[in-house]
Amino acid sequence: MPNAANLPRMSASDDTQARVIAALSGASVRRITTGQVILDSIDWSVRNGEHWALLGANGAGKTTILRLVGAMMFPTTGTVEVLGHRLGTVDVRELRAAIGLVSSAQKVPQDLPGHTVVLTGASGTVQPLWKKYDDATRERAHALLSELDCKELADRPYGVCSGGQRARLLIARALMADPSLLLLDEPFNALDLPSREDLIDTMHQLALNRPELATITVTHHLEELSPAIGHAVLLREGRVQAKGPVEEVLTGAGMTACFGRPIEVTRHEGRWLARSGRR
Ligand SMILES: Nc1ncnc2c1ncn2[C@@H]1O[C@H](COP(=O)(O)OP(=O)(O)OP(=O)(O)O)[C@@H](O)[C@H]1O
Repeated sequence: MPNAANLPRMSASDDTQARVIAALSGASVRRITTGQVILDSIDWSVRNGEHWALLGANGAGKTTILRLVGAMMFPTTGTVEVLGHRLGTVDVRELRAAIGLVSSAQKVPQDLPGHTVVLTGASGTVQPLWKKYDDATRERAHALLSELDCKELADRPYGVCSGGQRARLLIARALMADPSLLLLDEPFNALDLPSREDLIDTMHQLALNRPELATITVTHHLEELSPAIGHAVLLREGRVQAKGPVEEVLTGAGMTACFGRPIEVTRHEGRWLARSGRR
């Protein structure tokens, strides 16, 4: 199974540093051809056990940040460190294998049964590599299907699974590598209300069961944040507008400044509601 411990570590000389899972320092991304600034000098760090929401208007740069943290691209300037390794000094394929990624853009063969989809997380491949999966690995995939509350999907082809079921399979798949960091790009996209609520409950439970796991969730809707989300980043036009504990960041004033129109924010029993008036 892939393991970030196989990679040479560049830092983590004391306990404080060791708790940093991802750190961006002055990280900018520019398009070489047009010079368009996609991300502008981002400073941000994520520690173990923290659950972050990444919010901002369409095109603000959320997915690009996730791609940097997921070691899928490099910053044009500045630095990105993930799991103690600086991008550009390490084999990104090994690093990627130690990061859980859940995105609807992932390619998954439609005919693969749920259990096999989860197994492919152990090899980090699109197609199953059967020789790589021993009995313990197969059993682990079953255990993750149970943890994600979708045991009944073990034999169901991915192509016939609903959006909510696919999200659960992709999260279970991402957890096969036992990552310290789980990245979720709009995991609630296109889910109906009951499926969304059930998945929010599952994410909350996951956070409780795995106190060391750090997560970053890209979303458009405050209503999708589980009570486990304790931190948020607001992005606007490639810049960090605000970041920190949700109580400080997810305010009406903060959201209004981020989205450029009046937004009221309320919170009830750990869940959020945002309402926007006219400009
Ligand atoms: N490969 C690329 N080539 C050209 N432009 C890109 C590329 N990737 C991102 N961009 C541009 O960078 C900006 C940020 O894109 P990104 O996908 O990170 O935003 P986002 O906040 O995730 O948006 P959305 O909410 O619509 O998914 C956009 O203007 C986008 O068009």
